[in-house]
Amino acid sequence: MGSKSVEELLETSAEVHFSGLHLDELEMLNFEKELPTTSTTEDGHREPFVIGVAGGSASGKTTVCDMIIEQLHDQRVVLVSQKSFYYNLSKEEMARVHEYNFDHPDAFDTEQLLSCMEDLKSGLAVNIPNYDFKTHRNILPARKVNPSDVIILEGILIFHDPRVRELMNIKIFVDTDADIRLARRIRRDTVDKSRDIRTVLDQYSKFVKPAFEDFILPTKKYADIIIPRGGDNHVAVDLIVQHLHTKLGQHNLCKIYSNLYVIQSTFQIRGMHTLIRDANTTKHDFIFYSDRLIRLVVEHGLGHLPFKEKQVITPTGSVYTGVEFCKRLCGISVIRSGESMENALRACCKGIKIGKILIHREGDNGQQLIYHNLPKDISDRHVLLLDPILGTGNSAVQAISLLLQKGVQEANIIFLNLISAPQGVHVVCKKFPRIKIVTSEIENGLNEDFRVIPGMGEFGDRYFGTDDD
Ligand SMILES: Nc1ncnc2c1ncn2[C@@H]1O[C@H](COP(=O)(O)OP(=O)(O)O)[C@@H](O)[C@H]1O
Ligand SMILES: Nc1ccn([C@@H]2O[C@H](COP(=O)(O)O)[C@@H](O)[C@H]2O)c(=O)n1
Ligand SMILES: [Mg+2]
Repeated sequence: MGSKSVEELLETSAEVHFSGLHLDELEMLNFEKELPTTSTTEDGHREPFVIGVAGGSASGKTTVCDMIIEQLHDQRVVLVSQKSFYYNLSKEEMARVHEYNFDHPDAFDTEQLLSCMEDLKSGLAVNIPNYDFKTHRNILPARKVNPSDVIILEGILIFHDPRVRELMNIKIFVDTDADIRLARRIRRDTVDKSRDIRTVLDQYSKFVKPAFEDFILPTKKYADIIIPRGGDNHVAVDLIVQHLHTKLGQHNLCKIYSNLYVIQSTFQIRGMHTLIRDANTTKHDFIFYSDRLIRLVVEHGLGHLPFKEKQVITPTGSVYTGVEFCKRLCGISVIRSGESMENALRACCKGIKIGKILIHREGDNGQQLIYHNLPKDISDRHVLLLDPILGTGNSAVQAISLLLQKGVQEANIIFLNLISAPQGVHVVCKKFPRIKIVTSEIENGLNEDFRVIPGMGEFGDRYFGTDDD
């Protein structure tokens, strides 16, 4: 407990510390690792996004979950607590309740928790047991929980069983000092649960503290994100919510169009987007980070090309069975911004043919003139269409229509861009359901001038330096 009294600790922990918060206080493990996203089941039902929140007793798990739920107000969110799945105590166990270890993994009915979570993930409503802390048994009625877009599963030991961890799309560990956790627990158990302080302290030293060290702390390594100081860490919670908003926003459009591929958001990718969207970013940095993002989009797009099995002999004389990608490829850039993507494509596909399309809006009647220079045999090729921004979708429709006129198969077109407005996605995906769109972020929308927002300004001007005064 150190030199602070329980009362002092309670005082300190109750303050909200706005000053001195730094982004680096949100510890992000596996920073480069792509957080897995949700998938569509065979019957076309989109699985909910599952967030796991673990941490010691009274670390602030419920508080952090409430903050996330409040900020995700536009989503259907359900909170499931591991505490609801405590086994009921038998009469014998009840008689010796002070010897019962509620902090051991075996205290939970993990099979029932798994079954409820699997049902919820498959879109079914479930009955969650209603656990009573006074009788240490479930009471009726159970809580009926309807399927939702997001499930938050919280509890001290939810990272302990690998099968439960597997259900989660993102894992958060709330990391609060032991003395603060003890102080909060004393207050909660004595005030809210009317337990006497001696019992609380006995339970803590006999079970809660050892179990934290033996079972809970070792699961911290599974977390994608560690939040120091729980609910006090508004910066961390805001960042997490921003990240979730991005993933869930994309999630919705991807629900509608199976030919839309948004590369999985990571904090690394969001960091690069933050830089290229910042109006104060220098031209040099704008080019550098755009190039990095473009390279990611291009690599991702190439992953959608057909391939066939190929065997090679390695220098050890062994056979390696791999794959060979389709060779009949070409890139088509939409002048001028699309030209910024050519280098990345050349760097990935040595000697690739690159053609160009110029789309020019003539007057305000929506008529567009198209000049083009395309490979003669384009109809036999897979086409990677390059344009960093998909806004209204008008230029994309013109460009794709021209490719189709030239005999390119719709299914052989992959449209690569950095950002896409939902309006453009709707237009292109509806009109050309067989092409694939690969993008790195979905925007909020278009403004009254049909510019993508939040956007990044005139991409071509910023990239080629023609916006200098
Ligand atoms: N940042 C905070 N400052 C002060 N009290 C807090 C803070 N976070 C949580 N608490 C209080 O501490 C207790 C435990 O928090 P809770 O979020 O329920 O933890 P957990 O769900 O991890 O057990 C609750 O009574 C809560 O009101
Ligand atoms: N009948 C029970 C069941 C559980 N506990 C304690 O609850 C703690 C977990 O809940 P948190 O909200 O703190 O995460 C756990 O540490 C158990 O000791 C209990 O006291 N009585
Ligand atoms: Mg709780």
